[in-house]
Amino acid sequence: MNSIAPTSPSAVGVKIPVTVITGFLGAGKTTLLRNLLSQAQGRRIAVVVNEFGSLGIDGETLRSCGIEGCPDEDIVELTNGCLCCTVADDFLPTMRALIDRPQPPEHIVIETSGLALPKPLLKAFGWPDIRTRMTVDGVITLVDTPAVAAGRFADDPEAIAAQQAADPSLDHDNPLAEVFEDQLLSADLVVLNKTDLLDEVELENVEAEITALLPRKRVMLRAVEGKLDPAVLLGLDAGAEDDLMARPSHHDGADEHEHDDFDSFVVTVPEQNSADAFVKHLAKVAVQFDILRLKGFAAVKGKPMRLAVQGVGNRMRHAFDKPLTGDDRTGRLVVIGQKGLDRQAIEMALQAL
Ligand SMILES: Nc1nc2c(ncn2[C@@H]2O[C@H](COP(=O)(O)OP(=O)(O)OP(=O)(O)O)[C@@H](O)[C@H]2O)c(=O)[nH]1
Repeated sequence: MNSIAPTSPSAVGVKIPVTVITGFLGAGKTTLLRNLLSQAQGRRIAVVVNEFGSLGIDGETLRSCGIEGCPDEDIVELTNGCLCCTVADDFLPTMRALIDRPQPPEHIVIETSGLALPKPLLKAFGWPDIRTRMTVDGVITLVDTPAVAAGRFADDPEAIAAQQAADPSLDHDNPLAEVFEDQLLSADLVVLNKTDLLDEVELENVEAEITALLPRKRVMLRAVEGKLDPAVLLGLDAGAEDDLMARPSHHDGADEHEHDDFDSFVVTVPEQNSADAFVKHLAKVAVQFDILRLKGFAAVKGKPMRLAVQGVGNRMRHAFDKPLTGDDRTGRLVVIGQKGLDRQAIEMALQAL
């Protein structure tokens, strides 16, 4: 039986623990969070969700989870861009509002967007009025283990050598590698997720690859659907805000960074004839255009429920998740990929069925 040690953050001098969940697009952050909330055992956990892409699907997924003791007002969505870029404008006011509630949460969990760099966020916990009232209990970095095994985040050594000849300060040719490593470098706990999709040898290879990337020894756990003991996830006791030097970033020393290596847009799709045919078509389009993440919903003829779709690379999952309301049977999909996605061609392809 899982148990979570009780704390009394409202007591004078006790800081509210904050857990940051990071990990690349589609690694399983929302899935882990849903599992965590379902085991909260009455503990008041507030969730701050930040998403790259404007549909707010993660917040909605969590809100509609139907988990007892998880009221909607405890799920706060920040959709105005990546947390790491909007720390002062969006994030700090949100955190202050949470802790100023008459009944502040006992624990706050932040799900960053899959493209966020955790370091600027961690720095925000050094702000004077925040650091006296909150502490970062830990940074959990989720890894899409099969994506690592497939070489999704690997650099091409020849391309790096060519780039470094022009600019010796460059250490990657692949923006995915940079984001992925920054997220790993901040971790207190690394969760190798989706282990159901790999065999033991492949898993051991990924473990070795990640161990080689980590600057110091880190706890690494394997998981399926992010199912782990909440006492572990919420009990890391790292005080990460006091330990920033040990969490190097590729952007250390830079005042700003941009997410201009990535593109995101929303495509509308008409009502579909068949759920299976639609999902197969989505997987094909995702491969054809190298789409990293595809998620949203569509209406299917004769079905009162909407079809929710989740794609990571060419892996798609779908389910009829909730009733469609009103007469509008237009579907919406968020498309995320590396810069240079051919928006028009992708729109045409997604609408072609
Ligand atoms: N096979 C398998 N699929 C998983 C596992 N965990 C999550 N998924 C699926 O992976 C897809 C992405 O999961 P999410 O939890 O939405 O990932 P995320 O990291 O929140 O995604 P973004 O917020 O878009 O970055 C969904 O279809 C999940 O059902 C797992 O352990 N095994």
